[in-house]
Amino acid sequence: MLVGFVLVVIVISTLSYFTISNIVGDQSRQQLQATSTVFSLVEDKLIKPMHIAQTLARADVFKPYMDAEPEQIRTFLQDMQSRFDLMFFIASEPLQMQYYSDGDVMALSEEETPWYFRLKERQEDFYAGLGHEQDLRLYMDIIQRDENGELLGFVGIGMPLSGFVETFSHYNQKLGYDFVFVNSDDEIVLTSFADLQPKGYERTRLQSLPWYPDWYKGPSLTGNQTNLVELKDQDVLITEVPLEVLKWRFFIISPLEAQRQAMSRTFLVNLLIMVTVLLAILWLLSTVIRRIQQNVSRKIYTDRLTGLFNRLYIEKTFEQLQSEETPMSLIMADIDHFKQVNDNHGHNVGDQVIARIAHILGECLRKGDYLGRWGGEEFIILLPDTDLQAAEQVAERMRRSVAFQPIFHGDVSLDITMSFGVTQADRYGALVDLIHSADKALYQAKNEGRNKVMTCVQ
Ligand SMILES: Nc1nc2c(ncn2[C@@H]2O[C@H](COP(=O)(O)OP(=O)(O)OP(=O)(O)O)[C@@H](O)[C@H]2O)c(=O)[nH]1
Repeated sequence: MLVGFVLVVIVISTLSYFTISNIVGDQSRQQLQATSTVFSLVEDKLIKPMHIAQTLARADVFKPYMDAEPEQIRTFLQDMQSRFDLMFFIASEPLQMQYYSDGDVMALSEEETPWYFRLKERQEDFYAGLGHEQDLRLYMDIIQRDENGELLGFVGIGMPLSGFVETFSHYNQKLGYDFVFVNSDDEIVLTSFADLQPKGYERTRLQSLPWYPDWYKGPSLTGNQTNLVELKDQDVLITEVPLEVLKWRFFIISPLEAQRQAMSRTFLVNLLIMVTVLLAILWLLSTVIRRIQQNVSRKIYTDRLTGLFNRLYIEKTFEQLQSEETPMSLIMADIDHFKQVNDNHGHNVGDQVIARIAHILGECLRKGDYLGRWGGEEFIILLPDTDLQAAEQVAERMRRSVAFQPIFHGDVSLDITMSFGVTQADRYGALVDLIHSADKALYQAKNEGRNKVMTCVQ
């Protein structure tokens, strides 16, 4: 029992450990899935094009065209576009013109190209920012200078934002997450929220978002923090991830309800496994215990020589039948002149005869009768629901069976007979009294020449 208890405790502890690990693992997996999805998107759609543009610019591929003939510039840019599948541009200081690989051309002016004059004043060599067209583009601008450090203009690429919006809504449907990207000026440049999309010159600032004051808990050392806030009556977890190469940051917004549902799903699956394993263990334990009990009681209650019930079992059964108030009769049976069998053929043959008799007697009984070995060559039979007359008939049947079935020892036939004493149980009588009556009848049978059935009423 103690072993079973210890086993159940070990199983519960182990499965609880795995359940918790699974839940934590699931949560981390979801978080990682969202982050890695964003990273691969950023890598594919932003970093790769940025590296292409930077590498080309650093290799001075654009420089010969900074003050070339317009036709040459156009041909060069078209060639670049078809090679890299990106839209390139050159904004030339000497020509005061901007050329696009899709064929657009415009003069540089404070009204038409304000970004150019703004970036000229800045110190950075590289800048990633949004344009202001109807169809918004993300531009990566790389400064170009001659060998004396004089400004030649800007070159770079422009990528339409429509692709990002589609990808974001796809991820949002698939994972339930929202994304917000902000540039170094804390302006929202890319997002899955339709109402926060930048339009023309309009930009939403991170600090103006309703959740920001609750979310911001001060500067973090890693530039990476996750806090719980309420957004549109929902608890959401917002994680900030820095995007160093672009000097941007992005925020992953995950509704807690979705996570809770995922967690309860994991919990329920684990609980089901736990209950199933526990039930299996309990079933196994109870089967083992039952088998052990059966084994033990078989040993305690069985006579080894004959396989019949022993005295202990008969006593127990008698008490049980009596407590159920079942009327019954009792037969005592004894092999006649058994001493001679032993003397003439040896003790082993005597044993074989006892075993054989047990079998013959058993064949004369109903299923609900109890046949036991009382000791030596003496047998006892409890017959529930049987009156004296019927019991006498059973005894007679047994007597005949024994007398008429020869028992062989080698070629020698042993003529075995038995004497029977039959009595009927008084409802409240003790077993000793009943046996005493049966013994009296048996004694009489022996006295009257053996191989007889005698009855005795208590
Ligand atoms: N082989 C064998 N002999 C046993 C066993 N138990 C008792 N006996 C023998 O059975 C014999 C019984 O002898 P008695 O009590 O004198 O009775 P009997 O010879 O059967 O004569 P009656 O009962 O008067 O007909 C004894 O010799 C016991 O030793 C046993 O388990 N195996």
